[in-house]
Amino acid sequence: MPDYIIVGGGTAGCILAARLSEDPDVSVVLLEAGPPDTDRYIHLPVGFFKMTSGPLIWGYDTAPGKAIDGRTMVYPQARVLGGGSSINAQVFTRGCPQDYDGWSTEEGCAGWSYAEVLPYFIRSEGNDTFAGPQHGIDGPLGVSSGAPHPLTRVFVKAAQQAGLPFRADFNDGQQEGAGFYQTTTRQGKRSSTAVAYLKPTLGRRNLTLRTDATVSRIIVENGRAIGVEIIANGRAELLRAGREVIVTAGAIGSPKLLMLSGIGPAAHLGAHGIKVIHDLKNVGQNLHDHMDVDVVAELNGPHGIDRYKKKRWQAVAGLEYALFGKGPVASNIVEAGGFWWGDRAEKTPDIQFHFLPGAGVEEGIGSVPGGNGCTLNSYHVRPRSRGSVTLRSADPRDPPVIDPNPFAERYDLERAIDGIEISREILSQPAFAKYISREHLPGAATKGRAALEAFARQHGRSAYHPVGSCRMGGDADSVVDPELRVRGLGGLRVCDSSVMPGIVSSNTNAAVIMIAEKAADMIVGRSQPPAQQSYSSRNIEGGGKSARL
Ligand SMILES: Cc1cc2nc3c(=O)[nH]c(=O)nc-3n(C[C@H](O)[C@H](O)[C@H](O)COP(=O)(O)OP(=O)(O)OC[C@H]3O[C@@H](n4cnc5c(N)ncnc54)[C@H](O)[C@@H]3O)c2cc1C
Repeated sequence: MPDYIIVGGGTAGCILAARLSEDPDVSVVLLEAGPPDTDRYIHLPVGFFKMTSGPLIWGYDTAPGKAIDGRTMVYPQARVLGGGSSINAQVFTRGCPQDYDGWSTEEGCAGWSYAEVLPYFIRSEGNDTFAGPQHGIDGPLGVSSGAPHPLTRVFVKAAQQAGLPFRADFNDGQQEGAGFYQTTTRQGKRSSTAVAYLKPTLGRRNLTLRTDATVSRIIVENGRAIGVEIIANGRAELLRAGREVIVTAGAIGSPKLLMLSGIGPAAHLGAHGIKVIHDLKNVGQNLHDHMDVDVVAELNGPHGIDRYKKKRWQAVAGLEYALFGKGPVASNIVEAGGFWWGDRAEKTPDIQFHFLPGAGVEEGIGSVPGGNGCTLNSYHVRPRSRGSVTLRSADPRDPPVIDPNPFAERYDLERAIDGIEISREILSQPAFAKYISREHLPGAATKGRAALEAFARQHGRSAYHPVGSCRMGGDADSVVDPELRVRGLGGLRVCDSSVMPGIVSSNTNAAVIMIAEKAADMIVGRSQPPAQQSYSSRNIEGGGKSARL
């Protein structure tokens, strides 16, 4: 019998398996519903564009959203070893210190202030560029600065012309400005947590990895999780854990599994004929996500990566990568972006931008009529709207009902409009003048905030960052306590994106990595590293020179 069963071999699960099995006297089983990460596109940074559809995701759609004209949205979530870290866009950002300080002071999550979690960010990071008190250079996770596409460089210049200062490092405690993103890559290859953490440990005799193994239920006896039921090769199987069951099935998978196991809101479970083991009303609540809105411009020539849609150019790029490990194949496409204010009353920037030197890269976004385009998308980083994950039925094979409830709060919609206006401002700067022929989306005819609001409602889409559905908190109503233990049960923790009480002000993977690193210490009872007070909370005051900024 293993000591620990980890359910879900995604970003967090691979880290926990690697860290917990460092002790040879402890045995660990990692269970992943999806296949091994053998698809070659996973490992090519550019392969991201193929990942938002296809066989390595769960194929979810959201429930119709009231504030998005009743639309459903495709909702790509990974179903493969490495989870999101195997299919994501590899943009490496931590959020801002104030996010974690808020968890600590406002949500009662003792031990989660930025000073206390910074040592875990540093422990994880093997940065190829930045060192010093904010960064790690020896950690397992490859973090690299890229060789940006020429059009990406144009974006960074245009953003400065629009009034955003250049920012070299988005992870040094301050975010405002525009610059080049670092990515979770190492020497031109994706650095997923499966590659960075798990693979080097798979020879350990105390660690067992099982892929294509879906956990259908956590088994609870006398108030304690004692094991799981697995469905593998069409057969059900019971597996017992000596110490703990650790759930890392992600912001959709974790609440689903708890509820299927009878842990969740009693009335909802009862409605599906599930025996209530533990009434925990907030399981599946508090789901939230970033809501992207894309501004797409048409280029007057093949200045971006759209030229690689042609076979001839693909062959050139393939050869460059094969010979030198460089070029467009080694790029995550989303090479630059920035952070700026929509609401000036906010202490830290509240809008994040991603620039893509192409159009129609991700699932659900069309390309431009002329064939060559570029995309500047933005989202409000601290949405106030809250939704839920609930069960469709008691059958583990059924997808849950996912309702991020985007734009339910008017405030979020206003920030989406701000994001579009700032994106337009950047794309209309002199640096872009010789490349852009016209705005494709929303299109020049879409003028004024009311028209942009309609556009955001019709075109807003998930930025693939669901969090919060098994909320951590100091209060009795939270799903997990600050040690990530499921309230009211023994031997059971949730340690993934679902525990974030509030989403971080950026992409989410780095924060999940930190959560898993910290969870590993908490699970084995290792003392937490000393808090590290090494960022400045200075906020700059605007400084933009254009009318909008
Ligand atoms: C398309 C996409 C692009 C993204 N881009 C970025 C980016 O550029 N930068 C960034 O920082 N973040 C990005 N993210 C977000 C980031 O990757 C996620 O926040 C992170 O991966 C979440 O980690 P997790 O461990 O909580 O869940 P996941 O990594 O999703 O892992 C959950 C795992 O559990 C498995 N599982 C679920 N249910 C079961 C079950 N019942 N039994 C067994 N296994 C189960 C799943 O198959 C999955 O592998 C992106 C995400 C996506 C999907």
